[in-house]
Amino acid sequence: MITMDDIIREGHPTLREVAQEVPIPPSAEDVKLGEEMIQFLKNSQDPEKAEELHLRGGVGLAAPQLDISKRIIAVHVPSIDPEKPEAELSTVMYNPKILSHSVQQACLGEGEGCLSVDREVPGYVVRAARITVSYFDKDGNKQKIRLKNYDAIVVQHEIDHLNGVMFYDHINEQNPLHLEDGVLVIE
Ligand SMILES: CNC(=O)c1cccc(C)c1Nc1nc(N2CCN(c3ccccc3Cl)CC2)nc(N2CSC[C@H]2C(=O)NC)n1
Ligand code: NI
Repeated sequence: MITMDDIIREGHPTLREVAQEVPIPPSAEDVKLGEEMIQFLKNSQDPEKAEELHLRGGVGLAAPQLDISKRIIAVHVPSIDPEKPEAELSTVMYNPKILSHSVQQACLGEGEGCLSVDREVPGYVVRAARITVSYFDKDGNKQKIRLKNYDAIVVQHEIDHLNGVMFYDHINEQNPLHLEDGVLVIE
């Protein structure tokens, strides 16, 4: 089971590497890893489990954060509608690729956090508001999905990890809270 002890922190070189594509269909080992990554995210969002296992809450995780330099990400975004308990977006993406993105940009109003960064880094992380992503699922089927707003932000954050990019690389150093006109702020 993945815990915070398995997550490497900023300063570890693997976080700055470009991760390798994985063979498709994913190996049994890579399928198992994906399942463990999703389970970690679910546990991190469960108050009891998170307390018991000392987990920080997350909705996304990338294999390089486990010191595994492979192009695998897991996202588990809970639905905001309590009537619909199932997750809004819950999937493991093998070799994800952003095919296209909107000109429209967006950012999280509260800034971004990262399980590999044990500090608050204030500032807006401006990303594309909508993206089209292709990836392979655990069965080796090629998927193509369109994401917007929070889901799009999370997937861009995790794909950044596959390219050695950290969220704060995007923050305007001169004025972290500067926002260009037209950037959608997601609260
Ligand atoms: C510095 N200010 C902030 O961090 C920040 C501050 C306020 C609000 C937001 C919205 C912020 N920003 C931010 N909050 C999150 N969570 C909110 C809490 N949540 C969660 C926690 C516990 C149980 C269930 C859940 Cl659902 C888990 C997810 N996640 C991300 N990111 C950036 S994209 C990848 C994603 C990620 O999973 N990071 C670990 N950013
Ligand atoms: Ni991160």
